[in-house]
Amino acid sequence: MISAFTGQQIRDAEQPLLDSGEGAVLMHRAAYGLAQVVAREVKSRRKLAGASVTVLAGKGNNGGDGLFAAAFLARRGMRTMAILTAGEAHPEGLAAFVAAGGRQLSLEAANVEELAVLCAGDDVIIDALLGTGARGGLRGASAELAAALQELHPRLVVACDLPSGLDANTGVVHWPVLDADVTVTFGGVKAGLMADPGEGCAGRVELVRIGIEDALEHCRPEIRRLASSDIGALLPDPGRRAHKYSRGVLGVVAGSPRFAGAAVLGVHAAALAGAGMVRYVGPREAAQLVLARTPEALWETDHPGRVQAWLLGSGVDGEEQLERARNAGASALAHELPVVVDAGALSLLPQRCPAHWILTPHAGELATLLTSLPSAGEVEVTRDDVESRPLHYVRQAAELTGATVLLKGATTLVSSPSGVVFSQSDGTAWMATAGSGDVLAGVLGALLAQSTELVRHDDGAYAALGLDPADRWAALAAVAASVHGRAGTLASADFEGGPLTASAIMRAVPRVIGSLNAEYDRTRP
Ligand SMILES: NC(=O)C1=CN([C@@H]2O[C@H](COP(=O)(O)OP(=O)(O)OC[C@H]3O[C@@H](n4cnc5c(N)ncnc54)[C@H](O)[C@@H]3O)[C@@H](O)[C@H]2O)[C@@H](O)CC1
Ligand SMILES: Nc1ncnc2c1ncn2[C@@H]1O[C@H](COP(=O)(O)OP(=O)(O)O)[C@@H](O)[C@H]1O
Ligand SMILES: [K+]
Repeated sequence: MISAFTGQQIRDAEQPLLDSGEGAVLMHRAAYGLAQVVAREVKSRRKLAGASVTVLAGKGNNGGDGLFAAAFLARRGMRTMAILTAGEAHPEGLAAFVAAGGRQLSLEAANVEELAVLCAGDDVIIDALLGTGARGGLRGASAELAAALQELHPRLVVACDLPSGLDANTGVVHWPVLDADVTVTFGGVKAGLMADPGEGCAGRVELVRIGIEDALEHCRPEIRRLASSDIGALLPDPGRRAHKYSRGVLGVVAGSPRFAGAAVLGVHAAALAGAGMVRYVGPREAAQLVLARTPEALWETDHPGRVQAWLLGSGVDGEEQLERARNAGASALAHELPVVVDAGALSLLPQRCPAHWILTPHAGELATLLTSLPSAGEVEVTRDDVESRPLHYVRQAAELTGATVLLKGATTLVSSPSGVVFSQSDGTAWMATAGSGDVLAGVLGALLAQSTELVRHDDGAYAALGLDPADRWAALAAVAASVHGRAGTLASADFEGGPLTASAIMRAVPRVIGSLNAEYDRTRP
């Protein structure tokens, strides 16, 4: 699992070392790690000696890291320039940079365009304007420089600790920000690098150890990300004596005469993700299509047989089907069954949901949900609001509803009602296609049906994550998001990285589960 921390948690972990006079050592390690990554990136493109690098240096320690890193790179034969943006610079960093032969220029309102053009053609730009000490975003000439460079599409941008202008705690972005190809972050991953829109500006994130990692191990992460080994451990294992009922039966109230495809995709995805059986509850027209695609499913009209979990809402439209979803929800509440609440069923929530109800809105649906919640205080929340502050709103929705909330997007965030957050970003932008969310709902439903007992009572893989039982549903939702994202990436790779349909994502699900299981079997302790 990758853990991400707030800026304050990182500073607290650094403090004892700063108090004992080791600040310079920390900075040296950070700068050396940054220089190593920059050198590796440049060398993968051309010869290092003679390559050009410009460091954009603010006045704080982030600028100091950048200047020390540039000094290392100068000694390895790179042509180095520093643009000092604040009229002053980290004194020791600047001294080291100058001693290594670096050239310095000062940014002023009058020379923004000129300096932007001067460095845009460099082999690499290091963004060391602002780090965890930032209050708000870039201002004045620094902001203009970042905006101008963004327009000029530099060859390679490496962000020092985090892209400047990004909030380290939340991923909120104060525009303009210079998008990074790689972010080299120090000591611990900043939470803002694992939530959009911040993650979208950060490129690939590389962690450099500086000696505070043991201290961070005792902190509760702000955000967690499951790695393939965690997912392998959490995926349900049928066991040799399994039969279809022990595997888990999923009931599905999805689709409608108007949106029959949602039922077809949800049911088939659930079958492919390993549900022992799927009971489809819905109108005849939709059921005929469901059974044509998934003859393994059962069609039940209004009194479905026993299930271990429900999937409600994808493509549900019209009073008749809404009523079936309402009834299934009431039965799930009475029997304490876990439920995936998607799309049309998001308007059917009880006063207070249990944590084993997992809501799966996209940003627009979350905005509608929050606007309609009386407990949110009658404020209108827009899709833009959610997209600008997804971490805030996913937590708020989980807290106010009591449910686990999975907010879909390029980075998918899952929050438990207690505020434990998972972030998965395993997909490709080709997954933004109609029906993709229906497939996710089917995968999650199948995992719920198979894992209910395990999540409630497990002393193994879930407990090993150190989560309270109510937070384990969020981990399971993160597993589903990751499997779905990996399936999209794998399916797209089959087409040389080309576009996808929801059906193609779905077909890759068994291969993803198979390979995660195989990897886990090979590497398990
Ligand atoms: N504390 C340490 O010893 C270490 C810190 N490290 C680096 O230090 C960074 C944090 O350094 P600092 O605390 O100096 O903070 P920053 O380097 O982020 O910058 C803070 C400085 O910029 C000014 N500032 C804040 N917001 C601004 C804005 N919106 N526009 C313009 N100026 C603004 C502040 O007045 C302050 O002088 C980390 O991100 C990391 O790169 C690393 O070297 C590792 C060790
Ligand atoms: N840019 C993106 N990159 C990766 N995955 C994405 C991106 N945009 C959307 N997705 C994923 O695609 C799915 C879209 O779901 P949704 O919006 O509900 O679509 P639909 O309602 O058509 O099924 C979600 O799982 C989401 O996380
Ligand atoms: K930075």
